Amino acid sequence: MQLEFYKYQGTGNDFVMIDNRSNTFPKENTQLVAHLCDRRFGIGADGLILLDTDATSDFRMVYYNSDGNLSSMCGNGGRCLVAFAKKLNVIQNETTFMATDGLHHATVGADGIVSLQMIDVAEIKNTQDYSFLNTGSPHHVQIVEDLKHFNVKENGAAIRYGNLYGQAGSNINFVKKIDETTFSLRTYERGVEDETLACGTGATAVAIAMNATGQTNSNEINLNVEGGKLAVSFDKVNEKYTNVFLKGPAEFVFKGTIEI
Ligand SMILES: N[C@@H](CCC[C@H](N)C(=O)O)C(=O)O
Repeated sequence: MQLEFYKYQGTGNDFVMIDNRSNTFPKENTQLVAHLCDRRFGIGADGLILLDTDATSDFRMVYYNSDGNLSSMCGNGGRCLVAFAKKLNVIQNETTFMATDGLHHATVGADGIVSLQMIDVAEIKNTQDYSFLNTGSPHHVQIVEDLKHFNVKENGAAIRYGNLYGQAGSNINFVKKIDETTFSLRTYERGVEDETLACGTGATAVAIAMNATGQTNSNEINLNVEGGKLAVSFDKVNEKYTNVFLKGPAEFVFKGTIEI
């Protein structure tokens, strides 16, 4: 059988996109999803996303990590899915769609920049060494001195599989402050089990954690990721973060078919 797919990337976080409004994709086939995401034997991507129909919103996002397993929210994937929905004429420049963590509002600017509303964040664990919070996916946030030369894969895996996060694990972000409103980050992603070029829920977690720990007083934060630049803004009322928006490019790369 021939499967039609579209490839998208958001600051280098890349995804196989499938229009599944006909509900024909074999959703339980973990091996197939892992194969499609394989960079040598398949199409290659950090994750695969189905655009499904939804009864109460414009569409539903179904997200798999590259290991083939369904997972929690993907910020860059969500932004890319909005661009994909626009390409398919499912939406115009504004949408509300359903994901695993609930409804998301998003807009597409004239420049193609996608701004995606993320979940509110009220609970943040702050320790001397790190912060932990859930921005739709779980994130460990830790400041390191020499981010450029830091071994993200080795150190990220050690924390992800260490005592802190048990069976569920976590995504692990390493951060360096550049100035009052700018931070650089590199992320080890759970389910990819490697460093990716960007992580949207990770960038969101870093922005909020840096504000919560007093590294910045700003509510508009620029994030340098390995694959480009993202921006996160929010309101903070009584230690709760609301109106959280993740903003950045979401680009179509190519379209094709693959025999499955
Ligand atoms: N790349 C994503 C994060 C995807 C989810 C993560 N790998 C997990 O399983 O927790 C993003 O842009 O947010």
